[in-house]
Amino acid sequence: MATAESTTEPESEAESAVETARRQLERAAAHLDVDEGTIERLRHPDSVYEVSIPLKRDDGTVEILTGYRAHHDDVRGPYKGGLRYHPAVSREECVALSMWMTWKCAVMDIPFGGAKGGVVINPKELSRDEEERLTRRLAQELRPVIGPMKDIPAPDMGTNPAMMAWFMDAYSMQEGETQPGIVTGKPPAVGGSYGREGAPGRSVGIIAEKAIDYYGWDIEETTVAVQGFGSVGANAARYLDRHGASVVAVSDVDGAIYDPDGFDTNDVQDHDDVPGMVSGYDAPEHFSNAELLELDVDVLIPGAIGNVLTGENAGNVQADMIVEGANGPTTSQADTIFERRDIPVIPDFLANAGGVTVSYFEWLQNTNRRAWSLERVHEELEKEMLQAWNAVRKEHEARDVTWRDAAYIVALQRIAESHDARGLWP
Ligand SMILES: NC(=O)C1=CN([C@@H]2O[C@H](COP(=O)(O)OP(=O)(O)OC[C@H]3O[C@@H](n4cnc5c(N)ncnc54)[C@H](OP(=O)(O)O)[C@@H]3O)[C@@H](O)[C@H]2O)C=CC1
Ligand SMILES: O=C(O)CCC(=O)C(=O)O
Repeated sequence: MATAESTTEPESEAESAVETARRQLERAAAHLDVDEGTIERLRHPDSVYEVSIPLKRDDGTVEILTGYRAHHDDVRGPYKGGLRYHPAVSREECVALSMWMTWKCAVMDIPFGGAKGGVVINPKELSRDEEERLTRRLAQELRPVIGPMKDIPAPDMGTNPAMMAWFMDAYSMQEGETQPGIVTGKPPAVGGSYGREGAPGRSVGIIAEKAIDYYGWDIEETTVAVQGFGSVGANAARYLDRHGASVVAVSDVDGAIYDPDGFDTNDVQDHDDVPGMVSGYDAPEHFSNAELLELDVDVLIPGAIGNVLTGENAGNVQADMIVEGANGPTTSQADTIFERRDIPVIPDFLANAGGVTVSYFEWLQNTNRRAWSLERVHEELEKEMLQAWNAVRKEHEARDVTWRDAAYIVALQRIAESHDARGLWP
């Protein structure tokens, strides 16, 4: 196990997601001979669209909500990225998340750029009808900036396949024809891909398994703690449980549960079954999310929100490896501490990229009007993840850099090459 540092980073300051994203980019760019102008351009989004969304509540009152869609870069293909419903959604956060989407699509070598959007709302306060009205209105408001060849949204935290179906329906009604390729993560009945819902967590599991293997550990002897038990966390935990690891801790927004013998992860209800059920599970021990992050386990998977591993707690983390399931869970201050402590951090935009990869499969299926079987999706996902892992591993070994820097190097080289080829700089 990693030994906790006696001191935490002295001058640790709160770091916003966009600061983290920019520091990561600058650090990785220093390893490459990429035109300064290209890097400067990539520090900023192409555009950010802000909308006011009138939501009629069930009691008849109207509330005006704020929504965003950030477009970071589309040099490699249409903008792609999820829609988040969460009270902490902000313009800046959407920009950072859209930057990570650009790297994610590039590291996977799929022909999309980076986008992300969201609405400032707590989805747990919405009835089903309110969710539907909000999502339909959002599709209408975003119409000028989205399209199946322009920007293709998908689910993220707080959104789900049912919402993607309403989004597709609302957009299609505006267009006057069914356009399944406008959004991914739909239910299979309306053109969604089998396996999309579980894909981000599945890829976290696949990459964690590769990393466990890389360090010569035995998965049967590996203990895992997972923060968040939604689309990413629950599917990652269940994958690793199926493959022999012992998942000793999981959490939801209200707290964590712990069993030193490992949970039967199928017995714990996830966020999609019923939000907030994890902390109510009958487990040997209950504690806070902050304590989960400092547990003595082999693999820690932060799989809920961003900015949870910071300069404040990175010195206390006892896990031997971190595999990022959430987007942006580690600040650059924490990264520096983990590097100094020799704790490998497998980055988000590689580990959780299964989501956008199966979204790409879904978009292809929509374009070709031909559905793939679940087996084919799993096979192709495994193949794509392996290719990306090998490309990143090669840079990690050849340049003796962190896993995050290695993943950035793979992504940036591809993006820079596309910028050069298109000659986008007048
Ligand atoms: N969905 C996707 O396709 C992808 C998502 N991601 C990223 O993964 C992360 C999780 O997304 P996703 O799994 O979709 O989200 P979900 O909404 O499906 O689940 C979120 C989970 O995190 C828990 N949670 C919420 N807030 C906190 C908190 N403050 N502390 C601890 N746990 C919390 C929720 O608990 P409760 O059940 O109590 O609400 C729930 O278990 C996000 O960073 C997202 O951007 C990355 C790639 C793809
Ligand atoms: O499936 C997609 O298009 C993107 C999902 C997403 O938002 C993410 O990977 O962070």
